[in-house]
Amino acid sequence: MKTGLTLKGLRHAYLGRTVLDHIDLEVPASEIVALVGPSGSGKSTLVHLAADLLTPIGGRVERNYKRHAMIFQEPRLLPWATAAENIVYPLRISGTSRREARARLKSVAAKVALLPDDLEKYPGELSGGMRQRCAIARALIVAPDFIYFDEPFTALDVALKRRMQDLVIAATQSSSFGGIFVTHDLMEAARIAHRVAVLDVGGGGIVGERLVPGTPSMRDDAELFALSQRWIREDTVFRHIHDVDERMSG
Ligand SMILES: Nc1ncnc2c1ncn2[C@@H]1O[C@H](COP(=O)(O)OP(=O)(O)OP(=O)(O)O)[C@@H](O)[C@H]1O
Repeated sequence: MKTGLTLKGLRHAYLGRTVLDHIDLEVPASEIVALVGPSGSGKSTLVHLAADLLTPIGGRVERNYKRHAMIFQEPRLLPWATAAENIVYPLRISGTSRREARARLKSVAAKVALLPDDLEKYPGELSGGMRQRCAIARALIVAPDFIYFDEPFTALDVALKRRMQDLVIAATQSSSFGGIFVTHDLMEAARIAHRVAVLDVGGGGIVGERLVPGTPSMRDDAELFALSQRWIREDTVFRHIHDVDERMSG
């Protein structure tokens, strides 16, 4: 299987404090790997290193894809520009013609179910979910073959979160891109990803990976729930996530 991204012995530290060490991870070109781990284990840092937003202090990042996009927890839209202008912004920077930009806008807006009326609104006039749809459309419009998702739906309510997950699952199927999906939510990880990689705290590296059976669009909710429960209760790879969660909630 073709590899989209390879991380080899990746290491990073902030102000001399090691956050990531011994990170070895391969993401196949058309697979989504969910990255889970306790708060502060370095998930965002790993994504920033992989996406070339940060330079690692050790190890290697091999990108075998053509073009990546990122979707963050906050939509990061320009407040003075309409939804449509925000979505086509990456194309304007790259000098794509207006005609081509309009055609692509139409196609991605349909993918994330944004109506023409919504596209004329400013971010301040849109709901949180609509704003996140714009962020997804802005990522998809560059036709990426790899996407970094950094907890994109954490701030959304349960129903909306589910709709957004379905959007990503559908987009993955129709465009077949690979990516890393950072999340705290094991059920979300199991729903969206082909594989789940678990990050240790304090530079312990990736402690394990688990394949999620079946294809993302075909999975049954009851089975996903059972699987995520099994992971958290019985699988030692996930144990430290549980411990930290218990400490935080206790
Ligand atoms: N720019 C920075 N300068 C100094 N320390 C940082 C910086 N960015 C992150 N850190 C620290 O590095 C560690 C890892 O942070 P990171 O955001 O990568 O973890 P995370 O697993 O994504 O956390 P969360 O799940 O809470 O979002 C944390 O202890 C954080 O405080």
